[in-house]
Amino acid sequence: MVAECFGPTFQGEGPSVGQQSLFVRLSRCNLSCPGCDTPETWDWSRFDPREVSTRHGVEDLAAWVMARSPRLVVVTGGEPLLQQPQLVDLVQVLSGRRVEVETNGTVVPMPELVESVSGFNVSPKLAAFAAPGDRRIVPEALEALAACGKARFKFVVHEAGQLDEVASLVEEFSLPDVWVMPEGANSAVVLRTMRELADQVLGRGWNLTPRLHTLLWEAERGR
Ligand SMILES: Nc1nc2[nH]cc(C(=O)O)c2c(=O)[nH]1
Ligand code: SF4
Ligand SMILES: [Mg+2]
Repeated sequence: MVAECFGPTFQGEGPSVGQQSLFVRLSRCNLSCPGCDTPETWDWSRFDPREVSTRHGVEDLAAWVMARSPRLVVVTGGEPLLQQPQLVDLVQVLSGRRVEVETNGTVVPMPELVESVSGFNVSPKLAAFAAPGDRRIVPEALEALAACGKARFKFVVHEAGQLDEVASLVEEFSLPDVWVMPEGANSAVVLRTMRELADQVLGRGWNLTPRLHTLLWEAERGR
């Protein structure tokens, strides 16, 4: 189930920020964050899945990618690891491209997926972001991702007071390669939050990423 394919655009978040990319956004999620910026991928109480998602075979998606030039393909969602067997097929068919998978870190990746992706951008949800009752921290999934050697951990933070919660998770699960990203649906909030966070993120030895697509295009879809 695919919500949308778009690009070329720039990877807007994380270690590959600024790189020309194609995006494949898969439907469905196992969490239900109130502040989710892509509720059309999973919230069937507000969106009709027959209108907002399409069944595309791996061959279709691969043909869409192969007809375009960017070397980086970002698979996001929703939670793309809910469709792991198909995702493994897709990544294997795209073996000439680099494929990054954005995930909420609650699903243990299959060994075939670990083998074939370039990297996982793992965004565990902080308490204030997830819905109460959502199983936002799944230790065996975070441990598997932290140990796989291909994961970087990207935390969406809305104010500096949340950095201690990030530090606790980093310590508890020995998370390597930590990135902090400002929460914000518009460029003014993204910039203000990044400025508020910058010195503390530096002090803690972590990395900072903007939401480049939000700075450039605000909340426009398909960018
Ligand atoms: N340009 C751009 N970069 C992104 N990186 C992660 C995205 C996502 O929605 O997961 C995203 C997105 O939606 N657009
Ligand atoms: S995990 Fe991501 S896609 Fe799923 S509800 Fe939360 S923000 Fe939305
Ligand atoms: Mg997004």
